[in-house]
Amino acid sequence: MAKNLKINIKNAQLAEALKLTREKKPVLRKKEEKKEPLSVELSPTPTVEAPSFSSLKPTPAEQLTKGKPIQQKPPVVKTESTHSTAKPEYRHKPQPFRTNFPPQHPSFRQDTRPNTPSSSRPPYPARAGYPSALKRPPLSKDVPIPKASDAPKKDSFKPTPRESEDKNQRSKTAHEIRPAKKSPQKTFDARDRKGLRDDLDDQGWRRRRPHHKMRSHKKEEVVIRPKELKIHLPITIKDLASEMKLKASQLVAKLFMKGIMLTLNDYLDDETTIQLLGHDFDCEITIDTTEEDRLRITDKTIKQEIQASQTDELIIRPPVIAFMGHVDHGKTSLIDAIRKSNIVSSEAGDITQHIGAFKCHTESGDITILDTPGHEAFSSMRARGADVTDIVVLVIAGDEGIKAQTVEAIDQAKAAGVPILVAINKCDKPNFDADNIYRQLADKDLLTEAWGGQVITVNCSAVTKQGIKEMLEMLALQAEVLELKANPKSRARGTVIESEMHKGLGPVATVLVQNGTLNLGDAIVFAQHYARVKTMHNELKKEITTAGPSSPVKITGLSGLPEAGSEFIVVKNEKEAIEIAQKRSEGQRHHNMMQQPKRVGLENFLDNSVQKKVLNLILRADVQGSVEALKNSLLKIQSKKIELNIISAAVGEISESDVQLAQNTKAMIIGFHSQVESHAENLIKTLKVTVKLYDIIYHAVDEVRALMRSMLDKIPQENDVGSAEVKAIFKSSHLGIIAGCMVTDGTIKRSSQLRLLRDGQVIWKGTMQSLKRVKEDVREVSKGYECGIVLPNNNDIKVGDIFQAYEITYLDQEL
Ligand SMILES: Nc1nc2c(ncn2[C@@H]2O[C@H](COP(=O)(O)OP(=O)(O)OP(=O)(O)O)[C@@H](O)[C@H]2O)c(=O)[nH]1
Repeated sequence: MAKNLKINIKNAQLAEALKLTREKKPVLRKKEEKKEPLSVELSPTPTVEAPSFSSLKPTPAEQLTKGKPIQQKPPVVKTESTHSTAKPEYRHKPQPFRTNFPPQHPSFRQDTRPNTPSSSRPPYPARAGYPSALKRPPLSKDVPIPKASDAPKKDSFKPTPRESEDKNQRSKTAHEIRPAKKSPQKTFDARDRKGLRDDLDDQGWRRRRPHHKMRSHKKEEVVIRPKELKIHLPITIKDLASEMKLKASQLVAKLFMKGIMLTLNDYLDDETTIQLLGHDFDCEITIDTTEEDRLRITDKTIKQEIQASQTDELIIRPPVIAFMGHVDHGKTSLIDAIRKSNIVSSEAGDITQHIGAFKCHTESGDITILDTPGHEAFSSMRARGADVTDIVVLVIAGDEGIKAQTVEAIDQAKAAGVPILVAINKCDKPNFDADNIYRQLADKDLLTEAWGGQVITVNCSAVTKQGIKEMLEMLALQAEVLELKANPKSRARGTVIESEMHKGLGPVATVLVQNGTLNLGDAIVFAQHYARVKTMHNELKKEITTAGPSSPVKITGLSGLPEAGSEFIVVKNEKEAIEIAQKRSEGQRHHNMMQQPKRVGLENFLDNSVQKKVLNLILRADVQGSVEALKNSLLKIQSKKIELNIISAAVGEISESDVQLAQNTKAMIIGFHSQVESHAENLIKTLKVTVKLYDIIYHAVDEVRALMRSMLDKIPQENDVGSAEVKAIFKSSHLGIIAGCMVTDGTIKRSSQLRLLRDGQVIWKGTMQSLKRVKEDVREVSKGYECGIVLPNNNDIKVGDIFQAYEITYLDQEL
């Protein structure tokens, strides 16, 4: 009895102690109490033990889930009898009280957060296997408060670590807790072991993540944009934006608004566009052209340079004369007659294939002659010929009159502002009619002297040499009138007439010196090539060391093949020549990149959607001008169905690498005045590459055109050959349905294609299985005869149906 009393007193003391700790709580969480005074956790009763005991009996919430009615019974605190059954319910072994629970324990930190409303938190953290404290029925007034005597025995009541922790918390205010985190007291835990702890961890707080709002407080950089700018052209949008201290996207957007669609890496080369763009962003952009000026070497034309020379330095130079006119009107023959040499016989197809330039010493004085080809394919070369010439000799065959290329030559001469002298050739011929030529010339606004105009005409014959002397005199007279002068003391300048790849010498160019004197060893800049004149030869293949104005010379020592028509100029030394040539080719590369189509527009897309066939070609010719002429002629072949793709066009013989390239690209090689290298012949046979060699340009063009046509799909055409009407239907166990027909038109052949028509509609098409006359198989049945037609797998034949026999022929498509 005394023992029981002792236990009761001890329990009462324990209950009192618990009550005391509970009583502190209202002080700690005063505000929260106001919100929810009847919160379970605020219960002053020592229901702290309830989770452990209530787990023995289902809570009302659990009853609900089990479909049982909720009994509003207070949790019955059971003692020894329930204790034994309650024990297995613990997932975690009850731990003894730990008063010095480390402050950095996660649960500690969580529960001591001052901002967390305690009313929203369960007083005991929910654990698996434990019914949540919040699920317990709210306490009501009639719920009897368990007495101290109802409390479990001391040995049966062992709070979990969480419970003891909670008690610790509740025994302190928030203010009391915080300093505890800063407590230097440390425990060694897993974070220490893994080296994850830093100073902030020691304080018990996690490092804060940088907040976006924090960033906005960052001080913005002030960008000072230039008001004036000097740039080089071309410039990419990206670079221009960086110079202007702008985002490239801003420039792209601005250009887009102007209707120019470009991307960051696209080049801008238009001065006005760039300046307008600068204006939009309040920036004055000027284009720095110093580098371009340096690369251009000089702004002056050859004529301006001559005019700028001292008068005493100038000398009279020979006129440069171009012979132009229609094919076979006798240009080469006339030139031949002048220099008394026979060029004609060595020319393939008896037409001049490429430009020739030479100096002639005549009784009337020296003249430089450009023998420009007369064929239509060389119009571009002719145009260049007209550009460098002082006088054009327009050769018209007196028996034929003005032809298409004569008109073209007139136009080019007029465009170049070059005076024309008309040589009416073939005056030895019986049907020579000079008056007809005068009339035709008058129609072209060239009024001859004979008709009271200014245009000088000479009736001549290359065969009889009649009128040649007179023609030379007239040319000398004309040159005198023109006062053709040059400064032999200045640096040499002129034009490339022709260039070719020589096997031993490498690139060779025929150049016409127009001003100054070209010396052996001079450093020259062509468009993107340079040279140090290694050798120099005149028209008689004589090696020379200097070439004065109006001298055509062949030079070697070139870095590459300059294009015919490009200008050359002598510079200080080879180093400068190399540098300028390299910079120019860089610029050209940029230019080419800019020329490339940027995007596929809708138009292009629609065009490309129709798949075109492609004929790949590799062109090789003896000289640059011929390559160009051949290329231009081929590219003139127009077709919407097939595309001509010239993979490579160069000077030289057809090499092994050309054959290899042709094989890789499925191309055909065309050689014009070119040969196949001996060791490439075997490869051609092995790789079965098609190589065609031509000496006459229009033969090459015609064959390529024919090849293009042959590549196009043939168009099938149905030609009717006969028809027959079905008069009766027979059934055969062996053949099926036999159509008994009468041939009403033409002939029905066994090999013919058939159409079966019913009421004017084609209901079947194909070849017949057999054609019979009586019981015999026959090849054909003519009009007026009866026949039997058996169709394969088609028994749908009726009396009155019509058979139409036709043959298919395949036609070439037009380009
Ligand atoms: N009867 C006669 N025949 C001439 C005369 N001049 C040229 N021929 C002939 O005309 C043909 C063409 O002469 P070319 O000198 O090759 O004519 P071309 O204008 O140079 O021709 P291309 O080189 O193709 O432009 C040749 O057969 C010449 O013999 C002439 O004055 N009288």
